[in-house]
Amino acid sequence: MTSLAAASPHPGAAFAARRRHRVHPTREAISQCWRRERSQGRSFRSSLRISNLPGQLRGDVPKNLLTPTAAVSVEQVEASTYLPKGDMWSVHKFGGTCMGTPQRIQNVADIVLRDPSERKLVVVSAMSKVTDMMYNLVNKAQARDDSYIVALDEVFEKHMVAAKDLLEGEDLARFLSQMHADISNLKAMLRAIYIAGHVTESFSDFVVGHGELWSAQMLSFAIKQSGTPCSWMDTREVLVVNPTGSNQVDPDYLESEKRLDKWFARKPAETIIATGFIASTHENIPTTLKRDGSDFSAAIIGSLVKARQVTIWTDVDGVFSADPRKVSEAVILSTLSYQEAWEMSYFGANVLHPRTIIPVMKYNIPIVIRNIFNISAPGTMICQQPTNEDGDLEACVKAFATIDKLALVNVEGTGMAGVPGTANAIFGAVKDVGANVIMISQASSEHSVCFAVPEKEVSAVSAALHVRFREALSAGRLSKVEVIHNCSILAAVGLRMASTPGVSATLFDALAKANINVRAIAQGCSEYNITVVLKQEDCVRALRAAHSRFFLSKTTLAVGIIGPGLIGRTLLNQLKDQAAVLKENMNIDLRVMGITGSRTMFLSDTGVDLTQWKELLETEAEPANLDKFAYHLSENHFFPNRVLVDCTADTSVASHYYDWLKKGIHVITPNKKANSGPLDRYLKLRTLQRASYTHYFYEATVGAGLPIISTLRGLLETGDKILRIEGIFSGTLSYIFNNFEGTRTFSDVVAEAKEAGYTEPDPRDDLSGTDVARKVIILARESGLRLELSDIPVRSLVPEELRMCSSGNEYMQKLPSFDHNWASERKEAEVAGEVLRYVGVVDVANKKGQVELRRYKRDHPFAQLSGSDNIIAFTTSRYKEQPLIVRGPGAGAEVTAAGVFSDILRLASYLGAPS
Ligand SMILES: NC(=O)C1=CN([C@@H]2O[C@H](COP(=O)(O)OP(=O)(O)OC[C@H]3O[C@@H](n4cnc5c(N)ncnc54)[C@H](O)[C@@H]3O)[C@@H](O)[C@H]2O)C=CC1
Ligand SMILES: N[C@@H](CC=O)C(=O)O
Ligand code: NA
Repeated sequence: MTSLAAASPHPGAAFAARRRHRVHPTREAISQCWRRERSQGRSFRSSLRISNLPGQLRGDVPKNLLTPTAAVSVEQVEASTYLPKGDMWSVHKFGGTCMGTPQRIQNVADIVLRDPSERKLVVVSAMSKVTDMMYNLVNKAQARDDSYIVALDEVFEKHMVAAKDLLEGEDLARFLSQMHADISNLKAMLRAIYIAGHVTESFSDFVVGHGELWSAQMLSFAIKQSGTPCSWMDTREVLVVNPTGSNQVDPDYLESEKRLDKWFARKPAETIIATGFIASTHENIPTTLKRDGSDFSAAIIGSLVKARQVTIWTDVDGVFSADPRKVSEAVILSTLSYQEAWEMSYFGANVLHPRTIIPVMKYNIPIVIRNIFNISAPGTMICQQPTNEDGDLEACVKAFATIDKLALVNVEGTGMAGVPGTANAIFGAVKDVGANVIMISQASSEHSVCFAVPEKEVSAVSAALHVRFREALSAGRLSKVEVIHNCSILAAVGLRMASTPGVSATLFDALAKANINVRAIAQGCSEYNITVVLKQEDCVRALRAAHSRFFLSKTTLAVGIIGPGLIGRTLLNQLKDQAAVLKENMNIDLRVMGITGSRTMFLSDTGVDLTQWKELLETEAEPANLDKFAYHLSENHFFPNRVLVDCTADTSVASHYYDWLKKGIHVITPNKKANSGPLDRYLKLRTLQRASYTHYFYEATVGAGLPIISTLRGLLETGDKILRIEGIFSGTLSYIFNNFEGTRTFSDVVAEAKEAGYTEPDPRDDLSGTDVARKVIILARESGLRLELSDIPVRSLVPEELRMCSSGNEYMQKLPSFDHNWASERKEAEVAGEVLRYVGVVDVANKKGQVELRRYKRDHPFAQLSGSDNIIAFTTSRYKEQPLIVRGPGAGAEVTAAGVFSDILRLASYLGAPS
């Protein structure tokens, strides 16, 4: 953690800068509030009095404010005669961590001193851990454990050491003497508790509240030591609350305002240090504001003085768009509306307690959450939302929150529809067991009601429902009371989700694409939040998918690369070179989480360092295991979207696609085996993929990086009718026949094609025509034909004698002995003014395909190619006279890897990255 001093040597400058940024909206918000107050005839008058003070009196000593000004009649002054109010007040609250050590208390003093506001009211918690120490004293005394005496000494010691470090001279002496007096009172009280073996709430509150009394005094003395007048306020004299049941109190604002006014009459001050957490009842019995009490104190006091701002100092930079432990890309929100803040806090985000927001919200007083350890961070301002005209979805959803350890209860049956009182009976039973209903959903058919309760309460709820509905269940009017365990809630929060179409569609789309099943949904008419219930194990992934989808963070895609051969390694290098650009310009974060070859694999939890993937695969690899590889990718909850990229030519790898897609893992490949394999398997794969939100892209299987599959899809999807697809589909064979012109032998040219990376791992796949036949099959099936590879007649260019070679290398070695055959076939064509070209045809009209070596006249487009060019002509209903032609290099490492890469980016774009 950065210390305050290290974070900013000039906190005052940061403050001034902050003021410059904030002063306009803040004042504007307050004057808006005043206008509204005036129009509603509410307690505007006292504020008016202050705001109308002559300029020279503003910032003057408080006694100038103590007499009602001539401009205001006595009736107008109401109760608030002495209490100065309005936007000269800046309220700060410093929690226990901020007050943890003498150095930190000094930092707090410095921050207060540098706040240029005319009046400052600072609410402090006890020094960190002191509240727990105080409760411990009470518990020990009540348990008749006399070690409370030693524990009380420790409390004294802690404060004494801090005070000695922080204060000196008269101030130190006064503080210690007050503490001595307090400690002897506490001793007496704890002794009484010890004897009684019992403690009342007010006794306990009295004891515990001393932590705040001491921290407030210490800070007050520390500020005074710097020469600035400062008073401290025991808020038990001022804040009056009514207990309203277990662990809840309601402030009595009118009474508190009167008491505050009296306090000011006695102690006018410009800088006041007030105790957080503690208050009194009407009968002046000490009490506390319960959980998050100091924040509440600051909010109540802020509303009493109509502060221009309440700043809550803590140890985080502000409110995050999602729990940063689950979404590392979560961002600090610069603003939140009051409603958004309380929605977030309800859903367990580390924001203010909703009751803290209510007092300040009434007067449109902004609350700013800031980090005392990073004062250069502007923090999060919670205020009435400034209207934003952009209308973008991103701004509609401000943040996401989750609640775990829930169970869903589903009450179902035909006897519920149209029967008044069913909901009452269900929730009456839930109330009877004291369970907390977190969310409710009922379809309008009324056949089922489902609701979420904490997992630990569900068995009682289920039992109570079975008892309550025993009769209805046995008569069949209710079919079941079902409990679904291990659920979580994901909530999207944002004020402007209201009336913005597309928000829920985008949310559900993001969840669907991450293969996450939604069990129940709720959205109130306020539309401040959309709540979905899902399996707890999916929750982090869902959160991350939704978060990135609303552009709150990057679209993160976990990538697994199978087969780091020629294409695989070229792709890895392209990914390495382009990763930063994609992150920066396109908001896409591609993480290679693993690389597997046929023997070894390397797995990473955060992403492989692509500058050294080869070394890692050699030195830190483990034995290859494809199931483990896929599991590694899918079990990483930090990456909602995952894709396996198959860069092998292996049939067995291709046979896994179905399972992977089923698990929600997207698949991208240049491997032709799945799409040209057995028809029934292919159809099963495509059916599954079409029915799911999981993508399967394979552009590079035909024409490498050329847009062949996408062109065909475009024609089909726009309603064109494919008649015939004809072309040169093999980069290898194109290269061979483009270059076999009598100057080199046939086997030399084949070796060149292999060397250039155009051939399949075994070049016989190309020379046999099988590779072209596979491409013909892929396009034929894409066009709707149900053909098997064996349905395609193929003219093989592999001599009979070489078909049985045990390897591609052996074939290459023996090939030269057949060169003479090729020389004569080429010569024959040349004499006729023709060239040899190896072509594939998809004859859609006649439902067949064909692969053959043909002769073309020298002026035919197929004769004009060079290098590894493919040329593919689509003859369709719309492109009948002149076919649509795609031409260009159709093989080679760079273009093929780029084709695969662009499929990955297409996937990212489908998943929500900007296109
Ligand atoms: N070379 C080209 O121009 C084009 C190639 N393709 C296709 O790209 C794919 C890859 O081709 P190349 O990189 O040239 O082949 P390659 O032989 O250089 O690389 C394949 C890699 O996959 C690995 N491998 C094989 N079986 C495996 C398994 N079961 N598990 C894990 N790894 C395994 C091999 O060890 C090798 O590292 C092939 O399907 C090919 O048809 C597609 C279009 C163009
Ligand atoms: N070996 C193939 C590579 C592309 O699929 C070819 O030569 O076309
Ligand atoms: Na292609």
